[in-house]
Amino acid sequence: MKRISLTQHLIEQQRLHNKIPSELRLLIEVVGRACKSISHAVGKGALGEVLGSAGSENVQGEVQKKLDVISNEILLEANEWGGHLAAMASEEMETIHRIPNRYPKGEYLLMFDPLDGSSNIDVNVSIGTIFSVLKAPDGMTEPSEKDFMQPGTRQVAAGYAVYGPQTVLVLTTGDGVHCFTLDREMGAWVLTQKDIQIPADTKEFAINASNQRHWFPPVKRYVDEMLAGTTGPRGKDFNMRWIASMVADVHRILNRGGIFMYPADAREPEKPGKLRLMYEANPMAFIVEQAGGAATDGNQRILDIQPEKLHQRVAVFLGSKNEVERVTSYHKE
Ligand SMILES: O=P(O)(O)OC[C@H]1O[C@](O)(COP(=O)(O)O)[C@@H](O)[C@@H]1O
Ligand SMILES: [Mg+2]
Ligand SMILES: [Mg+2]
Repeated sequence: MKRISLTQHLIEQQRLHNKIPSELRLLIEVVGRACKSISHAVGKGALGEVLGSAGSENVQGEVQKKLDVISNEILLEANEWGGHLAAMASEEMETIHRIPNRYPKGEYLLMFDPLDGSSNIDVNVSIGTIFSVLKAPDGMTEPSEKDFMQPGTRQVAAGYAVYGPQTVLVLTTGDGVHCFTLDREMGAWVLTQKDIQIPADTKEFAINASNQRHWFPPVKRYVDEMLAGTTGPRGKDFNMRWIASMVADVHRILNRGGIFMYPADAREPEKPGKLRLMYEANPMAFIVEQAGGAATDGNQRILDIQPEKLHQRVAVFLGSKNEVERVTSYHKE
């Protein structure tokens, strides 16, 4: 098999479709390099003293793990020097990080969840990094949070890395979804899947069922119908998976279909779910739609949501198209 690297793939896309400006290509390569460094740190585990709590909290009051902080720093440092960026925003930082002395002038805004699946770090279960790229608005001088308030439809690139049995990087620039596997000996991202497509139908769902008693009626009905199996209204048996790392759950869905749900619930009705729009929902929705799937918050397409704040949370239903449409329709009844 001819080996195609991430750089070769991006140059080819640029040549064929004239879609990826070289500045965006360089930015993606820098993020890819940062993910290699994070993968390396993750792989050291206890030997690298990277496990456990950092003894601090992030802006959302969540306890930060050492790897949350390390991954954030790796991404910040790599992109300060390497990308064509004006500013970055991270799940782990209260406000945006402007690039000092931008030269050449930064044209892009980068958002990331540096380490997704934090509760799995210390137990050696797959974790990852999620990122999203927007164009800086025309005429922007000094970047501010307001410049990030663009709906997901405006993303020019999105991707995630999974640090699992293999380290993979999944990427879209709006021209399909492609997967690269890290060749650990060579330190290279090698194209291993092109144009990934999510099957429209599935018999597998992912939800944290421990929250069941708090679910709102549409989610309860949808899950109950699946649990009823062959003798219920769906007339077939469903299987359930919940890894508690969104990256790993989404990666499974890209590969064999399924629906992933993190709904809002009755505990804090004004809090729309757990996941973050800018760092988790938008990039994953872009990837899933590019792979032929769908992503909604139960009421509308995630990519159409007009963000109002950087750390905004949102309910998420994504994956196989027919299932996402079904649970969304239950919210409308
Ligand atoms: O703890 P729960 O309810 O299972 O939630 C798991 C979800 O939380 C997350 O871990 C949130 O991400 P972070 O680890 O980046 O905070 C998702 O990856 C995952 O789907
Ligand atoms: Mg996360
Ligand atoms: Mg995180």
